[in-house]
Amino acid sequence: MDTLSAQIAALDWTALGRNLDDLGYALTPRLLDPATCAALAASYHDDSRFRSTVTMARHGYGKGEYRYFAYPLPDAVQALRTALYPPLAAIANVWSERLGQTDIWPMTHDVLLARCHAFGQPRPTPLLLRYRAGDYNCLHQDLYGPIHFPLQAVVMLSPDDSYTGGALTLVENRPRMQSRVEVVPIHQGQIALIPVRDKPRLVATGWSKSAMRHGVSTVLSGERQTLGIIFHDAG
Ligand SMILES: O=C(O)CCC(=O)C(=O)O
Ligand SMILES: [Fe+2]
Repeated sequence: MDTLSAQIAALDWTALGRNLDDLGYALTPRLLDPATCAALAASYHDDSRFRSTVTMARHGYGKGEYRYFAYPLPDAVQALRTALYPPLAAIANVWSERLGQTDIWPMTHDVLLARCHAFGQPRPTPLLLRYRAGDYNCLHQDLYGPIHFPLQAVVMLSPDDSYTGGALTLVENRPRMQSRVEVVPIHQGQIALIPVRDKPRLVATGWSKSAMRHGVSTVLSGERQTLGIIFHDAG
């Protein structure tokens, strides 16, 4: 896991931040090898790893299933959450300033978690999602409580040839303008970095606030599995 953390620290975070600004998302190179992806995907069946399972249709969230990990998180998930956080916190603090928000995000993830846990958000939010033919995930925001760190990560676990359809899609609701859509061309082992709710957008008069939502279009064939990493915990 040390190499994964080192690889994350060594990414071109200036370029990733620029992609987040311009496109609303950023995509890393393939950081997880196929064996690591397959092991994470297979852990879906290990009940002892999870605190709860959500059948999306039951809540009107879409169709398909996801499972929230219990603490302690699997090593790879813990390593990703810890290593991705500091560079994302630097971007989040720039976003806070642009949006005139008072949040100052701590530079390490353990401090953010301590803050969540002290304010009634103790439950782990990283999750595994599984979609089969016909499944989809409606546009949503992963807030989980008053403390919501503004960026999150989605890791593609499935090989490209294991499913069709199932595009990770972002919609940006621009104030007094038409909404913009982006489809994230994510492949196995890549990490998509996406906004949780608010994204600053530069307009003629300065920074304005767009509301972002993400979802997944219908999987047409095969099986698609992702790992979602949300940095705040849940109430
Ligand atoms: O499966 C995906 O690509 C998106 C999953 C998702 O909504 C999330 O990780 O928050
Ligand atoms: Fe989500």
